[in-house]
Amino acid sequence: MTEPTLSLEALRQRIDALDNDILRLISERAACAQQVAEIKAEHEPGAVFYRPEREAQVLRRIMELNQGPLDSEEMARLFREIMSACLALEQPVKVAYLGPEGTFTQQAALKHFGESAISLPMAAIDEVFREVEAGAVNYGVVPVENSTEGVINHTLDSFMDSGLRICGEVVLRIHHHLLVAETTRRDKVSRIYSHPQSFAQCRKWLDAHFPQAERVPVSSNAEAARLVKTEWHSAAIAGDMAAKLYGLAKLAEKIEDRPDNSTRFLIIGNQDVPISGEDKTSLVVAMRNQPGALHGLLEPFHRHQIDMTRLETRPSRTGVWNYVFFIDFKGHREEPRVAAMLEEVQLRAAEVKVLGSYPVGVL
Ligand SMILES: C=C(O[C@@H]1C=C(C(=O)O)C=C[C@H]1O)C(=O)O
Repeated sequence: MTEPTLSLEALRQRIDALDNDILRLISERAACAQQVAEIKAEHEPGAVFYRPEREAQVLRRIMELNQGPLDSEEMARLFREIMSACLALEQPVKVAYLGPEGTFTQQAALKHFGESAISLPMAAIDEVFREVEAGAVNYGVVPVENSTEGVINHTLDSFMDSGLRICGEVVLRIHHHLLVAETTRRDKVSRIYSHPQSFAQCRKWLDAHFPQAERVPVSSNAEAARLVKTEWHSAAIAGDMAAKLYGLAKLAEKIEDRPDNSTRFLIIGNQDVPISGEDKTSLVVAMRNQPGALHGLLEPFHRHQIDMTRLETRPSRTGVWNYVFFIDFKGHREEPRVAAMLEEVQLRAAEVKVLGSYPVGVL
């Protein structure tokens, strides 16, 4: 009986000693980050302390070095928080996101910037753009596409009128839950609130399990969660953040029809992000309405062997051009092969706007 107790005691002592080391090392790291900030401030007044490409490199390196037993993503999340705290020491990053509080966009913002960032909810996507343009916040986070439901047109359209750049992307696995107030019984649920996108993502599950319940679309999942807090006959479809924020119980977990359901969010700001080593570029291209225009646009991508990851068409709202294409591809605008391709595309298009080159989402 004494043996295990002794070794348990010994292990706890070892953990305490390790914690001392971790504490010392994190403090040393934070002091280094502070010095980096001092050097930046000295060399360029008004400098941006946050460096997306450097953060991506730090996280990728940690994931490569990690040998377990924690898995690499878990380890990167811990380092994400260490970096976030180090950065906040100098200047907490202020981030506007498509609110209200408790939405997946807030979850994406905190996943990308860490919990030390200050996140501010905005009522609409164009308000997020405006807040960043006005300089009231450093960055904005907006959803751009969902793997089940497709592109979010509001976000693409906002880029057409904006001079902001894309500084990063973050992909979030979207898990929806059926949430109720603590006293609500399953057989009493006659109404379900959610955002139309979430209804669409859970349609089959709802048809199978709650065919009779009235489905009421609202402006966000978080709003749905807020409503059911006081309605004993209603349920909401929303994510973990909203469940926690409103203290709701889960009647059913992960009810999305597709297990790989995920949403991609963009980080928007005023920065041109240098090469991180694994980057993506987003463009808006306006073409004249003439035969072979689309082929002419795509051909240089093919010839320079550039991997296009997305192509969206949007109606042009200016009337001058007939098509506007949103294109994402792998590579950074400063890589010679990409620069050569862009030059050729520029010759063929009516207008090309590079929305940004940025690190491929790490977490
Ligand atoms: C320390 C720096 O500044 C910030 C803090 C970082 C960190 O804690 O590792 C990384 C990038 C920047 O967001 C830096 O540029 O190296």
